[in-house]
Amino acid sequence: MTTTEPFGARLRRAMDERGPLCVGIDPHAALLADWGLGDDIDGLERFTRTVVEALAGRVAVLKPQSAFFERFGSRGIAVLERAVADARDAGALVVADVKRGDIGSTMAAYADAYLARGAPLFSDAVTLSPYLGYGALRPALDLARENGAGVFVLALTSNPEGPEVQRARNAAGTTVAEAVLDRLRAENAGERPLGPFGAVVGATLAEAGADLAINGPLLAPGIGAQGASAADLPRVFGAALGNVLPAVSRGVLRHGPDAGALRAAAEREAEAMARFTGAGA
Ligand SMILES: O=C(O)c1cc(=O)[nH]c(=O)n1[C@@H]1O[C@H](COP(=O)(O)O)[C@@H](O)[C@H]1O
Repeated sequence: MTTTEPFGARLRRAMDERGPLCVGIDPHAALLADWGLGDDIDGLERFTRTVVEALAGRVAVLKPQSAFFERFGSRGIAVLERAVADARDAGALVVADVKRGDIGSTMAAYADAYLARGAPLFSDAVTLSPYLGYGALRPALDLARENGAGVFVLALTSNPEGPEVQRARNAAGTTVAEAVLDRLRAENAGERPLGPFGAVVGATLAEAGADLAINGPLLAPGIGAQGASAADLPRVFGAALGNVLPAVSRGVLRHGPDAGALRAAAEREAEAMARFTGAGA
């Protein structure tokens, strides 16, 4: 095994071995307070280190949410850099939740920041926003493939405001979300066991209403604090269930700061997800 093994293969194995679960690292000010930490750089550092030390050796994927680190400026970014490196060293795959999307020439610089080997924030995958046009993401898609990394492109997000954009139809009657999923399917064609180009599809949806068979991973946030649960996954994902990577942030993090309690919460979530998706341990 080398680290240049494609992301889809690495993710498939991680989900099979560790269970299909992504835990988000979202150091909300309210969580820092609940953990008895200050809403400052020291609190951020201790919170993040606790989560990484408790979970990086156990869960398939950790997903630090960049916004909570950016709040603290350059010192917050330094904490994020350390978390990404430590989590990867401990065997977790890291999805940098940065939701980037810009004109192609600027996109190339964002790609360099997260998907170029040797970059301080190099991650196994990033979240991307396709609303400047899917094609504008090309530099990130190409660099990800070149470096054995992946991307998750927003398709049907978990928030109630998403449909206004994502369910809008073009002249041919195709929704924006369907168009994104079609492009991802084409991108992943022929990849085994799973392509590196994933979609974000919220577990909170009443129904997908789109073909989720993209031969790539489906990141499913919205479980826990946003009201969805593992039991919603079959309804939303249907035949694509086996490729779902459920994501939980506050639903696990609220069990801290005790490392054992964090681990137990992540284990319970992973077992529930495996039961409903049929994937992994
Ligand atoms: O890309 C994401 O991860 C994401 C997409 C989406 O549609 N909805 C969504 O909640 N997220 C992220 O997933 C996390 C959800 O956190 P919890 O609601 O605490 O589990 C946050 O970091 C969100 O930014």
